[in-house]
Amino acid sequence: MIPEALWLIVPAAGQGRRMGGDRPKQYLSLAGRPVLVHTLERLHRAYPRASLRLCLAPDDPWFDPAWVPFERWQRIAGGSERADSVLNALEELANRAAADDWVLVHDVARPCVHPDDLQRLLEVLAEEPVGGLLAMPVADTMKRADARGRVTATESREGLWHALTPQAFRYGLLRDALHGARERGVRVTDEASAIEALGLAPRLVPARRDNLKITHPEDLSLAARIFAVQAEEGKVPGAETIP
Ligand SMILES: Nc1ccn([C@@H]2O[C@H](COP(=O)(O)OP(=O)(O)OP(=O)(O)O)[C@@H](O)[C@H]2O)c(=O)n1
Ligand SMILES: C[C@](O)(CO)[C@H](O)COP(=O)(O)O
Repeated sequence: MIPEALWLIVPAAGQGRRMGGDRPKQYLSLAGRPVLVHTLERLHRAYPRASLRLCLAPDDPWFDPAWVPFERWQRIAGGSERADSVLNALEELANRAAADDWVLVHDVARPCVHPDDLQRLLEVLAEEPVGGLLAMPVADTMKRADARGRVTATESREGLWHALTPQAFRYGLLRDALHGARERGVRVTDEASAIEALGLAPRLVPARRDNLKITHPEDLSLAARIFAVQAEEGKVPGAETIP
């Protein structure tokens, strides 16, 4: 069930340094359209009445507002780190969101997120006071390395999960958590880490393995393959039906 008040935050103010393209990766072409367009469309299909806050670099010359399918949305100035971009969006909501409203944060760089996962995340969280995130158990042997790339240890993978997005928390809790992390100078790479720093335990919601974060050059063609497989499975429109 989709809650009445659902705020979506999409951090899209990154530079895509590891991708190394001629523009930030959210504007690179994937199956004929910018990555950002795919991501926003998947979110809109799952949560059509949500209100979107889209974090963009203040000097972003590539963005086109016509790409946003949401009726209610606002552009937010991104910050220097992902957490700063998200916190800027939370600040903008200060006089609009209630402390108990759900806020769902999803990287623009994850356009392959499946509709089933978007649905299940909210179903599971309906029973959860703290909130949680899509995640998948680590499936490989984990090595620790030194600065020269030599193995120093094999780590247990017992209980290790990959953190994905969306991550969803109540507005008041998430805002306090990210503020707290900033005040203490703690660098957090996702929302859950900030919540954990308060001594709380976010719920891990097992996700499909195809929620790739486009990060490196080869990820674009991988994402195109994932789209094709998902379209064959159904529930996701095929490239030929995309306008
Ligand atoms: N100051 C920042 C940095 C990142 N992001 C967003 O956070 C998400 C995850 O970040 P990442 O994959 O690291 O993207 P980039 O920062 O663009 O990539 P890189 O680290 O390679 O530069 C992306 O959707 C990115 O646009 C953001 O909104 N504001
Ligand atoms: C939030 C995130 O997608 C969880 O895996 C990820 O941490 C964001 O990427 P970054 O490279 O840490 O900015």
